[in-house]
Parts: sequence; structure tokens; C-alpha cells
Amino acid sequence: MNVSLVVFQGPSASGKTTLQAVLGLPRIVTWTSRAPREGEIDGVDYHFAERETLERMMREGRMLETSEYRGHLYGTSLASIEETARGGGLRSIVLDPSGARVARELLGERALLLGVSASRAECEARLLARGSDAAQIAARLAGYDEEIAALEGCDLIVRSGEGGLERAGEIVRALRPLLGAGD
Ligand SMILES: Nc1nc2c(ncn2[C@@H]2O[C@H](COP(=O)(O)OP(=O)(O)O)[C@@H](O)[C@H]2O)c(=O)[nH]1
Ligand SMILES: Nc1ncnc2c1ncn2[C@@H]1O[C@H](COP(=O)(O)OP(=O)(O)O)[C@@H](O)[C@H]1O
Repeated sequence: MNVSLVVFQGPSASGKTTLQAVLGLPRIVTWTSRAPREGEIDGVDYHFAERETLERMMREGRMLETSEYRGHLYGTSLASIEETARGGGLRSIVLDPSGARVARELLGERALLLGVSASRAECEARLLARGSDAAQIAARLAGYDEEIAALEGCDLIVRSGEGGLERAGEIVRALRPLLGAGD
């Protein structure tokens, strides 16, 4: 397989970010207009910015793609992609289904679309543990069915169910030698 980008996709709190860390590739840091959660670091988890900043970047042609998700703007900048170019080419990113489609269009089979799935109840419990309030949980889970249906477009779906994090991690780690050098 000659893969240059692994795209993690799945419902909120399914475990995308956790499994991305397990895979351990250089991560493309994307932009968001949402506020940082406790423990999230600007420039590491996301580039956090005002919506106006992101809209200006779009107008100036500095965004590869953008997406509206639950009232906030998210996007991948051309600079974010260049930042990780030093990593030998092979890298990973977390995107919603629309972003994943762009990756597929641009890279074809060099994008490996990796879906992460968990039950609604599991996602809900994790959102609760993450400190989300009832309104935030409802907003995040409103798209659950659609996000599960969108996993259909992935190359591979890994289930990250309760107590199954180690197993899901093993499966993701096992992919590493199959990915090729990328370019
Ligand atoms: N299209 C696109 N989606 C993104 C980007 N960055 C993050 N996302 C997606 O935005 C959604 C919301 O992310 P986030 O606020 O971190 O919430 P979480 O999924 O609940 O952890 C997720 O589906 C991410 O995959 C981006 O640059 N482009
Ligand atoms: N299989 C799992 N079992 C239990 N907890 C998990 C599992 N996968 C992820 N988590 C926890 O759930 C929360 C959400 O995971 P995260 O990777 O941030 O999800 P996402 O990036 O999809 O929103 C985190 O606190 C993480 O530690």
C-alpha cells in the first residue's frame, strides 16, 4: 500500500483522536472556531481561532477545505499540510465525512480512510466523562446516525467499544507496517 495520509473519521467521542495517537504518525493540525476544551493546547490539538480569521483564510485561498460542524467552522490549511511535510510524507488527520471526501478526491487510494465506530451509548458516556453538559451532548449526538452511515465510505472500520480500546489499538498498530513509506 502506498498511503500518504491516514484519515480518521467517526462520530463524536468514538475514539478518533485516541486511535490517531496510538498510530503515532505526524498529525496534521487543523483549524477550528470552537473554544478549546480543558487540556487542549493551541497549535497541538487544533489551531484555535476566531471564525473571522478562518473566513479570511478561506477568502485568501489558504484553506484546502473547510466544514461547518455543529455551529463551528473547521478547516485544513495549506500551511498545516506543509508543517508536517518533514515527517517523510506519511501522516494522519481527523476529519468529518466531508473532509474525508476531499482527501479521497485529492489523494485517491493514497488516502486511507479509517472509520472509528462505537455505540451511541458508549459515545454518550464518554461525552459525559469529558465534562460535556446535556445540551452539548445532545448537539454532538444529533449527527450520530449520519456519521455512522458515512463510515460506509471508509476503507476500514475499527470498533472502539467499551473495554475494547486495547484491541482497537492493536488493530491500528498492526496497520503501520502495511502503510508503506508514503511520499
Ligand atoms: N472537514 C473537516 N473536519 C474537521 C477538521 N478538523 C476537525 N474536523 C472534524 O470536526 C468534527 C468535530 O471535531 P471536535 O470539535 O474535535 O469534536 P469531537 O469529534 O467531538 O471530538 C469531527 O468530526 C472532526 O473530525 C477539518 O479541518 N476539516
Ligand atoms: N474504546 C474506548 N473505551 C473507553 N474509553 C475510550 C475508548 N476510546 C476512547 N475513549 C475515551 O473517550 C473519550 C473520547 O475519545 P476521543 O478519542 O477524544 O474521541 P473523538 O476524537 O472521536 O471525539 C476520551 O476520553 C477517550 O479516552
